Amino acid sequence: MTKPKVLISDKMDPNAARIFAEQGCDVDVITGKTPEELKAIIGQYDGLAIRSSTKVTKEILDAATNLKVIGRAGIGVDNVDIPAASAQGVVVMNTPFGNSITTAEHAIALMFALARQLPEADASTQAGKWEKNRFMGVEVTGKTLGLIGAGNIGSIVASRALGLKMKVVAFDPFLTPDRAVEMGVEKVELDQLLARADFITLHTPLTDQTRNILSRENLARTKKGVRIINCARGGLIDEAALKEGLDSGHIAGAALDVFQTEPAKDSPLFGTPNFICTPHLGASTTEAQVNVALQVAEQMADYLVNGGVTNALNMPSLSAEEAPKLKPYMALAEKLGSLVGQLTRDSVPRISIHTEGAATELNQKPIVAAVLAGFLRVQSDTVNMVNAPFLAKERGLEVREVKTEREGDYHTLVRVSVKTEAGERSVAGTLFSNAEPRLVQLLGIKVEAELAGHMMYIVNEDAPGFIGRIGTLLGENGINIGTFNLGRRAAGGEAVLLLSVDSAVPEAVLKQACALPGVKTVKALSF
Ligand SMILES: NC(=O)C1=CN([C@@H]2O[C@H](COP(=O)(O)OP(=O)(O)OC[C@H]3O[C@@H](n4cnc5c(N)ncnc54)[C@H](O)[C@@H]3O)[C@@H](O)[C@H]2O)C=CC1
Ligand SMILES: O=C(O)C(=O)COP(=O)(O)O
Repeated sequence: MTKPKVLISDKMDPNAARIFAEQGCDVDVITGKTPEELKAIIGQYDGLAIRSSTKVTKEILDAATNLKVIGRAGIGVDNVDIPAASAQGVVVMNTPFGNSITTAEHAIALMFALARQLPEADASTQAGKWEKNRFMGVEVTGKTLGLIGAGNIGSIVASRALGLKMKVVAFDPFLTPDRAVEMGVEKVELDQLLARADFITLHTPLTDQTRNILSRENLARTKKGVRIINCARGGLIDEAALKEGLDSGHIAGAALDVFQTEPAKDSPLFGTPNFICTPHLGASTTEAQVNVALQVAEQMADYLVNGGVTNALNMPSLSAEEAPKLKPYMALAEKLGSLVGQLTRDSVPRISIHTEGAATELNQKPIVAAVLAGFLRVQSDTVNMVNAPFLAKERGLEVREVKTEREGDYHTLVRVSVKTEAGERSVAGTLFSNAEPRLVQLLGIKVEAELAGHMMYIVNEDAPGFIGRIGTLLGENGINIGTFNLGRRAAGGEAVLLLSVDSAVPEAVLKQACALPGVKTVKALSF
């Protein structure tokens, strides 16, 4: 097997390259490429490991014809076009916890730097001015910290701020009242936060909902003398309005680690009194960089070498515990989806995935994604579990999930049904010995077949002599039969034959099979 090839395109701790190599990947470290240069080389790689500098645009993805996974050694993925990656079947993963303590500590450091004007005091003292009367700070004890975004980083900031005897109010629409109590913060609406906070710190991702959350209007609603810290993303604050607020004295100080445009080499904010900034250093500690480098390389290599999925943003994760149990179900689900896809020529407005018995205890998302991947692959061979749910939505395919916890005839069952113009068509399968996928029902007829390799599907009238005739036909054409699976509705009624064959059945032989007496349908299948 050829080794997967990975490109590390941003500066990353050397542990990442070491882990990739140890896990069986070829790795190149090429940083500082322009988008054009990256476009020219990206086609060779199966994996791309990045931080915040590389912008993975649709244009780059279009050139990334072999890419399977993008790994972000860090948290924010606003530099990756995730819908485009999903459409292309590329998994996008991040390392959601590796740098959160470090970033929270940077926010606290900037809060103190603002409270005591540390950078200005340092510059003035080192310039020999000894301006003891110029720098009058404020205490943080007893002050109110307004937290916008109370996720991983926000909650660490809150715990540190509570330790500093601050009061913490938090605005986060997804923060539950119980979690707020557990964190020791008061959950408030944004307007209340703006009106009450002495310090405001931002910890949300950059999304369409959070972009410009500290807009000109919202900055005007803040308490006079507020100090603002942003260690999240540049687009969260209106930088021009921030500058005006600092100039007018309404805002007593602002500390930015992140800017609307990065690298920020020129900004109207530079030189403004009470404005301090760092060049996107939130995650830059030795500890955090080792954490994220090790984690991203382990996750990406696990995906490229073993198919394991951790911390993916565009497909369900498979934990180490779940993976062994789910993998045979995903194989079964994909085969059933594929079988339905191959048997159905009409347009399908709806697909239903029904689990029964033991299958209901598992995470259903990977099972559903595998059914969709199998089903849609008939239409396009670039479909995989990542882009299948996305493509289904794009094509207006309604996806239904049903669970029946009690066991039926089998201890575990996955049934896939599609609605077509001709009515509902359904196939079902189980796992033998909890590991081997087997088809057990085909369009309402009981069968028992392994779905593998080249197969032939034949519907015929159940009459003596047919099996001999089909065997002779295939034999005369040099096609060897591997397995033979028969099912029928009732004696003398409609029968279904599923044959596994050692080679693909040529079109001409399919036609001859179709012409045999009593044959209604013949199809070549492959799995
Ligand atoms: N400066 C730096 O070097 C670093 C910056 N970051 C940034 O920090 C961000 C936050 O990271 P985590 O806390 O780990 O993410 P997280 O996902 O754990 O937390 C984000 C929180 O924002 C909340 N949120 C989402 N939409 C919101 C809205 N409209 N209004 C208010 N809250 C909203 C979410 O409910 C969630 O609780 C990252 O997305 C990244 O952009 C992360 C690491 C380093
Ligand atoms: O993890 C994040 O979201 C960060 O912003 C860190 O960015 P960086 O890896 O230091 O370029």
